[in-house]
Amino acid sequence: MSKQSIKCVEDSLGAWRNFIEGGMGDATVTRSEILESWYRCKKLGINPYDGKGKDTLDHEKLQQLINHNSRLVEVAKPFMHTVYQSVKGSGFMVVITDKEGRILHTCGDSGILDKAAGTIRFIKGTNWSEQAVGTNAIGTALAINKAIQISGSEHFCQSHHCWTCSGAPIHNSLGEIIGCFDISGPAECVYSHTLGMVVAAVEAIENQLRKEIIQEEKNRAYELLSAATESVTEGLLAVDNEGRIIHINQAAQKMFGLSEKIETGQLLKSILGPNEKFSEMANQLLWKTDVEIVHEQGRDRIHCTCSARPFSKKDGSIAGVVFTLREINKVRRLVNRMVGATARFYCKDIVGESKVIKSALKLISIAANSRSNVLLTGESGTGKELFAQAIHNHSGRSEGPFVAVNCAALPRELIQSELFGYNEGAFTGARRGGNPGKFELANEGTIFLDEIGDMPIELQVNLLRVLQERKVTRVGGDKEIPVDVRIIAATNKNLLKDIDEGRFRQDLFYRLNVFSIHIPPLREREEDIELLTMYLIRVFSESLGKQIKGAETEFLQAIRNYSWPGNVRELQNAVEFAINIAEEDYLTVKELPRTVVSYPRSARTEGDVISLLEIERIAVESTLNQFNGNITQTAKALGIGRNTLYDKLKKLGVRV
Ligand SMILES: Nc1ncnc2c1ncn2[C@@H]1O[C@H](COP(=O)(O)OP(=O)(O)OP(=O)(O)O)[C@@H](O)[C@H]1O
Repeated sequence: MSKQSIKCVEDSLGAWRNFIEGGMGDATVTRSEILESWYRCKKLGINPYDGKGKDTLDHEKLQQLINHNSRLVEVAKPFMHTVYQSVKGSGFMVVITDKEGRILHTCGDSGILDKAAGTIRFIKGTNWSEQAVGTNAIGTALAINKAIQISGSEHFCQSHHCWTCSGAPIHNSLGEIIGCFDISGPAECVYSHTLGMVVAAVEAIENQLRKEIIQEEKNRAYELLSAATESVTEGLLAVDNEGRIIHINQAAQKMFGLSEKIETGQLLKSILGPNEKFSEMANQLLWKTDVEIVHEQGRDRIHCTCSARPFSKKDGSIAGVVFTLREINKVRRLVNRMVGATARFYCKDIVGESKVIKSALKLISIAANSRSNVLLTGESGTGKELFAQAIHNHSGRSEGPFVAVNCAALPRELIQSELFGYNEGAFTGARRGGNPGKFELANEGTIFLDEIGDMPIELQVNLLRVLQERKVTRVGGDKEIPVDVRIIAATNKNLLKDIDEGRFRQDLFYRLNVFSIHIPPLREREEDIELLTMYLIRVFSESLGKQIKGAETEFLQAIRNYSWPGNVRELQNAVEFAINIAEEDYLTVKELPRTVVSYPRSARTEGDVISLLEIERIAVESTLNQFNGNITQTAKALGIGRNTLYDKLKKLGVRV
């Protein structure tokens, strides 16, 4: 130590002594921060001859305090160790405290740690505030909210005079004190750069804390954003100015038929395809409101309105665009559903791997894209309405209504007014204000005329006129109302024969038969039977709240062997029946309706002894017996309508 340094130490000690013994501070020798602190200590009644830490927490309380300050401790620890590495071996120790000055963590050479513990109880859990132990770098830095170095006799308590310490308060992002960082060592090793190290370490800790908080805020904001974007039914999609996805909610994913989770950063066009209109729009980065877009996704077609709102960077340049997508189909479907005019089936709902079904499916797509009338032919229950719905849903009219009319079910005298509507006063009982007919209701959509072969011949001419002129005149009215309707008709009859026999107009037939699709009966596509059965087991098991996993071999064998006069509807009813009464996980032959098991196809084919008509008679009779003559239940079990059943009873000569 130089002579000058020794002189300073002596002066400083003299000043301390004068203050402690005489109560007078000397501002020419003692720094103002120190003097002010001494005055505070005196006022607090601190004993200058003590200085031993007395207020120490027990292990449990200390642990609680560390937990409470865990973020500070975890962030500070690596910095404490880095600082310690540069003072290692020189008798220094590094300490952090909480905002009150209570020591949370220490690191240092074991010799100095022991000395600190043994002489003044400078250990974890001890309170090192000014109030507890007088002027010191920790307590005073916290008291004046400023970094400070305190050496030798600047300490208020004599037992600290052999120490030099440098402390700086640590702040949170709001500027509030949350702790103190301190380096303490022997009094003879006073270096001004030690305080510099402390200040740098505190700055690094504060930066790290800020970063963590910013990251947490970002995470929280992202979670909030996700929750908000997932809580809306609209599709939301944000892309950056390179067309890369920043965010996409589930509704948008669903609209685009994307089943896998989309990672952010992917190029939108790599997901939707480069020629996709929507990708093009995304690249324009312009404000848009309610632009109608049509997106083709495999067999599905999404029709929606899209609004685009660009967002900017700080410098005002466009950072990206947020899109809001509303499915038009959904909105219009909702309205149509309210009036009972929706088609729920798509191509994907048509089960079947047989050649005939596959080629019928191809025809559906062609028919969907054409404006021509369609005639669907096939036995009852083969799926004509299902096909009609799929054609509608895959056509450009999918957002419009799908109105189904069963011509066989309408009373003859009402057909005219049901189809074409009526004006007020058209007949007794006519509604005030009149009523639109099915053609008007199907405007901009599709009308499905089921069982067209049952349309009375005298009314066929009216229908023909509508098909030719695309206008209807309500019963009791004289105004022609234009209608834009696509017609899909269906029949299970041989219309050519009906034409020959004068029951169906030839000109109407040719108008309807522009595009004809024949749906073969189930017995002609045996490979579909098992597939349909397994599909129906899944569907009914779920809708009836059962846990049926499949069917036993014998069950499937019986199903394959039966001729299914009622086609898919009959199969559907048989499976529903079986699932209803099933008690085990797998359907057994016991659960099949009696008709299916009693009249296998072999009975029909053996030497052609039993005719199809006979089989039909047996099936009808035995089902009638099974349901005690109840027509509704029998028709349901056979998979045919009540009217068809009445026709059959008449034809087969069966009495109820
Ligand atoms: N390939 C198939 N895949 C799935 N379900 C089918 C299939 N074919 C028919 N169905 C179902 O069978 C039932 C009968 O079909 P649909 O009502 O379309 O027959 P239809 O030929 O119009 O009958 P009808 O001539 O008696 O009016 C419906 O519930 C339908 O969903």
